[in-house]
Amino acid sequence: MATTMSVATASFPLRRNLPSPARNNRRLPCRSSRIVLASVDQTASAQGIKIAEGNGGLPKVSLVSPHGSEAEIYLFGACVTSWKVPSGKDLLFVRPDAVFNGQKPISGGIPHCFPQFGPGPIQQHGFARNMTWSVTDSDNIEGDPVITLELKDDPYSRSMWDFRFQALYKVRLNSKSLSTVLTITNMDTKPFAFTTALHTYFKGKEELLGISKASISGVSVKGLKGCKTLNKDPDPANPLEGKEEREAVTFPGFVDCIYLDAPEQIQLDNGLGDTITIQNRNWTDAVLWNPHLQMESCYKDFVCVENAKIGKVQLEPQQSWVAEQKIFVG
Ligand SMILES: O=P(O)(O)OC[C@H]1O[C@H](O)[C@H](O)[C@@H](O)[C@@H]1O
Repeated sequence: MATTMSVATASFPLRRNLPSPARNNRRLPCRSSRIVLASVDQTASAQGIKIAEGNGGLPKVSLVSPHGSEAEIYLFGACVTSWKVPSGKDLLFVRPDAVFNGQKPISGGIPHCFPQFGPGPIQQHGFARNMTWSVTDSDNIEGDPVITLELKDDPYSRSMWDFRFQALYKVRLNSKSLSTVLTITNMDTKPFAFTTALHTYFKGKEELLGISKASISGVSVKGLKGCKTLNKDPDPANPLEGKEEREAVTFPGFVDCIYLDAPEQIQLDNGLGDTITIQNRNWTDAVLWNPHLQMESCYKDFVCVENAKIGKVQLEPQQSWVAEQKIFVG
């Protein structure tokens, strides 16, 4: 069993002594976010796409498909915080302790882990979830709103990982699915290596008229049987090797496990009557995480099913790595 850690103590290095949009947001929340909004408004002018101030005054992109599905993405961390299917049900989960202050990663939705899936030499899960991305393009393809966000190195990232890179994150909302394409390009003159993940938090409980339905006890993940596993419990830095023997993985206690060479499609039964298919191309690995009593106030309400790249990706100068994820119901 893993050791107990309170939610509030999970910490991330602040951006001390370094100029950054997030630090500016903290000083001048309203003015700073208005400047960002004005500069991104034109880029995000495609049908079904809006930029507005979200929680904490942070800029947020809203995608609305003509068939009634909706998604929200914060530029801070390029974090998708909401994905509502046409019935209005949000299938993602944002933790109650999540903060929107541009200082700490948003705990919930789909945070990025880049250039490290932790633990490792730099901050846990890397800095991409802790920086403000910009909008580079917006489009409408067959009625689907599509937005592309970009992250480049800056003095903050280079203080931890001294490489020039570009990350492009394309998010497309369809009536039935949410698709993302992540492209990492080496913009440096020397090779670099990274690990990465999309740390997706799926809701495992629904509040309806103040009444909670189901919980983590009804959640299961299928499709991982036969995979080689690296169990991060009890020591994330020294995972234990094993093999998954179960058809359906459930969450009766603490779970923190890597699945190597996972299939391109796995299914999550969220215990609320939805089967969510999680498809990927080139992510290769998967991670399941539920903190159990480490997060006593909310562990029953979510599970993380993550597409990941655990073995290091090596990129020569100008080379790119591309991985796609598509999540859909049914
Ligand atoms: O608290 P965070 O830094 O967001 O990480 C939360 C969790 O992410 C992943 O699922 C890892 O496998 C876990 O070891 C880690 O505890």
